[in-house]
Amino acid sequence: MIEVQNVSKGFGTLQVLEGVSLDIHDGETLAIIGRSGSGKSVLMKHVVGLLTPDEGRVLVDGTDIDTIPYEELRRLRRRFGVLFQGGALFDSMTTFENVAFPLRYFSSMDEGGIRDRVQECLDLVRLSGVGTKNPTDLSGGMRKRVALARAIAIEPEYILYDEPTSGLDPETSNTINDLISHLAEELNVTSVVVTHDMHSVLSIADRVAFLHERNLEWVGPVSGIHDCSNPHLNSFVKANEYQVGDTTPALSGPSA
Ligand SMILES: Nc1ncnc2c1ncn2[C@@H]1O[C@H](COP(=O)(O)OP(=O)(O)OP(=O)(O)O)[C@@H](O)[C@H]1O
Repeated sequence: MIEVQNVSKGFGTLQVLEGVSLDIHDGETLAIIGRSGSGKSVLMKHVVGLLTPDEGRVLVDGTDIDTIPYEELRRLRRRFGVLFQGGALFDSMTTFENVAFPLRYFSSMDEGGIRDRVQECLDLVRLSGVGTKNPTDLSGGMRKRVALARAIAIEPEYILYDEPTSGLDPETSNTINDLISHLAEELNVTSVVVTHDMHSVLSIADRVAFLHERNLEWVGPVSGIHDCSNPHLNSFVKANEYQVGDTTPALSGPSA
């Protein structure tokens, strides 16, 4: 279990998070939503120890990740797979080498083991056969899937997704959403998805955390986002409905 306790973070004069507390339960898929710039990625980076809070702390299974020695943090990071916004693939390496990278860095697997595991991960994201290609030769959706294969290579307990469907067409977004759900079920991982794509939220999330103006204003089951009493969340959801059009059944909630 991950516990974000009273976390505040600012950069210079910009206060991004103020006293944010959030529990992330084992096995769930939690979506962190909010307007652009509301601090979703900053919150996610605290969860994996890539940012240190100014105040507050983050506990993973009871361990404060900001106070542990580097070697322990490295071991702990091995339990996380992160799909960064934009994929963050190494363009100079083949797809195979990109997926093999965390295995070489974090594990002591031999070449045969690495080859088998990379193939397994590429199969899981339905990309068998592209191992020799460079990421630059792949479509945006395929690059996201390669990044996903890399994120799962070390068999993480937690997968953090930063805007997994941004920049993708609706059909490719659905493929990514299906994969996220499939991985959550198949590998029984805990998933944290930072997104403003409400289709994604409605199709994959168990619970939703809504960030607004430095605070976590609402946390609850995905079924509650259409009839909650938080005015900021209501207008966020409505704005998304307006953007995609009200003919989309998945977004036509009871309060629409
Ligand atoms: N390392 C940093 N240094 C300075 N400012 C930062 C840093 N990281 C984030 N910020 C600022 O913090 C604010 C929140 O950024 P963040 O990326 O978390 O937003 P977000 O909610 O994920 O937005 P988006 O949906 O557009 O990706 C932004 O104003 C951003 O410029």
